[in-house]
Amino acid sequence: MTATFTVTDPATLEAVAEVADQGIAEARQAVDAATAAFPAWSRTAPRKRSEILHRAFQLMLRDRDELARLISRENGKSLTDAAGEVTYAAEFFRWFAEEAVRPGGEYGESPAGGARTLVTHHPVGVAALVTPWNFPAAMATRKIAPALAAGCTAILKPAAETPLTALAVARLLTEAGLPDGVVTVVTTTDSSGVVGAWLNDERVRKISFTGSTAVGRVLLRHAADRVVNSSMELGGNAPFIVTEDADLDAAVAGAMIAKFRNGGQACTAANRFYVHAAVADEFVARFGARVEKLTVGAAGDGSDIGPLISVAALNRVRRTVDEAVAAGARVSHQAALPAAPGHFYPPTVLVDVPADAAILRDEIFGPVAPITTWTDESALLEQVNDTEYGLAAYVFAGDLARALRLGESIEAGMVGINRGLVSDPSAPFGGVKQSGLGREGARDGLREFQETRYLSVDWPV
Ligand SMILES: NC(=O)C1=CN([C@@H]2O[C@H](COP(=O)(O)OP(=O)(O)OC[C@H]3O[C@@H](n4cnc5c(N)ncnc54)[C@H](OP(=O)(O)O)[C@@H]3O)[C@@H](O)[C@H]2O)C=CC1
Ligand SMILES: O=C(O)CCCC(=O)O
Repeated sequence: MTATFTVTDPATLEAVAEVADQGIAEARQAVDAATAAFPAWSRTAPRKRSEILHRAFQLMLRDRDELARLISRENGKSLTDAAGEVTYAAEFFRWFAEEAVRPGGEYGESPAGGARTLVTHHPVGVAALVTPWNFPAAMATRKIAPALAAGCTAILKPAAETPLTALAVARLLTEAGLPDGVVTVVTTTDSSGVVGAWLNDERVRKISFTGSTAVGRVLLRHAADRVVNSSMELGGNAPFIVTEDADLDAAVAGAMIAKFRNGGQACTAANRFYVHAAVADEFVARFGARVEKLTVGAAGDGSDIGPLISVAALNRVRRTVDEAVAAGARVSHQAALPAAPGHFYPPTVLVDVPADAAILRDEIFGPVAPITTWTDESALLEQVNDTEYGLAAYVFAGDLARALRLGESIEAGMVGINRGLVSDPSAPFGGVKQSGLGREGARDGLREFQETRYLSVDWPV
């Protein structure tokens, strides 16, 4: 009998489905299928690849409500967040449908004369994609779409918490006309066994991973053995800065999105708030009032905020807040908790957070907003940049020139200026420092799945 594992709704703790628990044999079969499909897919005309991606975009939107319910069931996020994620996820299919027909290339003349250079971009080959549970649709399409646009075939391992959405996306791709073997999803509880088998397999030429920095380091070490082309979207510790001349209504609205999108379970989530001392009380009062009104519960109840993904995540967030409070922080505002069995943590605002508190260093991955104050801009920037992470940051300032200067001084791959959302399929999503390598989305996302080659052509003068 085939082994299975249970997918559980983190809001109700009910079993949602049993899914095949695949192992190393199935991981190899997926590579067999991707390898067999590669020659034909990589030679398929860009226009045809583009049309399949475009159909996948339309099919995702057709099934938006059903997919949103599925995401909410296995991940717990609110239906509003889930529906937003489906639209966001579908947009990667549309964006890369449009990029597929623009593979680019250059024709140059050698400065010394005597040679012409023809630069072209080729699919890197079979691509292993490893995705997390927090955006089970968007993280899958953000990798699958550029891989297919580039002409790669793909093998995808979703997180064990949320395999159902990835399977649904794969079914839509089949309906859109994707040939057999071009994308195979492997569901497993043995992530290190399956991904390890892929990294050991000489037919696999690419690894694209989204998840924690700790696992990213492990995969990079493993990828080094065969020098596998690697893209890594890893953890973050996003600062959210408010200056004394900021529009506070806009700052509060931005903070609600940057902190509570997906219940705070996003690598881009605002992790630490730096509010100018002159406006801190007002900001905390307005922000706190909004936070207290957030409804927490199962998606089916129409709640704003769902549960954390697991009991381990709940315990980690509880511990992080308890340690901050023990170090001197104070809970200024908190939403109510539902009387329900799920892994719920109440949206919480912490003030008087000491500058050296661990909560300002570690990724919270939950609905907790620690707020500190500042007065001196250079000391602020020192604190903000004193982290191994460099993914996202947010700046709210009235003076745009100052906002831009601050934005460029922050060591982060993405900075939201007077807005609490940086994610956009047309922008190069990714981090600096230990937040990752490479970019997803934009033209850059396509390049991650291509290898640049050139022909140097003798050109007698
Ligand atoms: N930057 C980001 O986008 C994300 C960051 N995180 C951060 O990481 C923390 C932990 O979350 P978590 O889900 O455990 O993130 P992980 O990094 O552990 O998981 C991400 C993906 O990697 C897989 N994975 C885990 N371990 C290995 C391994 N040794 N070899 C190969 N694949 C592996 C997981 O599969 P499986 O779960 O089935 O083992 C999942 O598919 C969060 O609290 C958050 O701080 C988490 C998710 C996304
Ligand atoms: O947290 C993540 O892993 C992905 C970030 C979501 C986004 O693209 O906005």
